[in-house]
Amino acid sequence: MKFSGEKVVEIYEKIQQKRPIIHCITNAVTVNDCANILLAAGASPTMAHHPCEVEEITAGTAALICNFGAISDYEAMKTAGKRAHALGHPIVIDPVGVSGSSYRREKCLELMKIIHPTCIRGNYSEIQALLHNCGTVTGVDAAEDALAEAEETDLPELMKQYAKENQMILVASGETDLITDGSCVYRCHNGSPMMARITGSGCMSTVMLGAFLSAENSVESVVACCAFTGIAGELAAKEMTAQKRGTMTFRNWFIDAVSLMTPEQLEHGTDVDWF
Ligand SMILES: Nc1ncnc2c1ncn2[C@@H]1O[C@H](COP(=O)(O)OP(=O)(O)O)[C@@H](O)[C@H]1O
Ligand SMILES: Cc1ncsc1CCOP(=O)(O)O
Ligand SMILES: [Mg+2]
Repeated sequence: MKFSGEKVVEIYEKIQQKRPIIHCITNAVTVNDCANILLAAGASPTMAHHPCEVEEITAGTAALICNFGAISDYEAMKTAGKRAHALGHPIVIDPVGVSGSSYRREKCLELMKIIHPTCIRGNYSEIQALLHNCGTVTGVDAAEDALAEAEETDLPELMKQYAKENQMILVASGETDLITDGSCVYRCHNGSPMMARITGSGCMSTVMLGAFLSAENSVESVVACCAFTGIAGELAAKEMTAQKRGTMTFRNWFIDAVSLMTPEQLEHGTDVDWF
């Protein structure tokens, strides 16, 4: 069955009205892009990570992001996460690099139990590493054969069970994003291979999940965010090809596409089905 682009527009418009502040405890590599993409989408970023202030800061925001590329800020994630959970704020974890570091994986699994995230979004390799509690690649990018491995192990079904058991929404991103809350599995076909050629497209999609979930806390909102991010990637890639430009231009045009997004582009561009 198809997922309607009108739902993407509806939630996007709620973000424009609410202008939610999103608290991001995130990594130094992509922090600036994460702040800019939130502004482009109509939200407001705050990137505080000192353990002595995160509790107060998170209390004044609409959602919390914990990105494991910032593993040195683990204590801050725990403190902020406990407060955000107590206040009922949406919490999103990005398990950056858990497929390459058993320490990071252990900490991520521990944090999940303590702060009860609303959603976890990682690439195929990171999500599989969490599901099986074992590493597959050493870097932060998905393995080349992650898709084939996902098909072999019936990743959608495994994700569905895991999401149900842990009462959370799971997203495995890649050529096709898989999204589940344990009842059904959505497949988002939006996006461009160019997105995997820059660092930060995953981190940026994670902070956008904070904005979407603060506008509406539902699995449909997560699906809408994946479609939105993918459509921005498609628009930027089209422009890049037409003008024969490189990956850094793509990064800028991706953020531009978010800031210039129209309801028509969302309605016509959304390409999601579910089963
Ligand atoms: N080959 C691809 N085709 C289309 N979209 C892609 C592709 N690879 C990644 N994306 C998109 O890029 C974003 C980041 O995904 P991914 O690269 O898997 O995460 P990460 O950057 O965390 O490794 C997601 O929106 C995803 O849909
Ligand atoms: C390269 C790198 N190393 C630690 S965090 C990080 C950024 C990862 O960003 P993304 O997962 O969005 O590509
Ligand atoms: Mg990532």
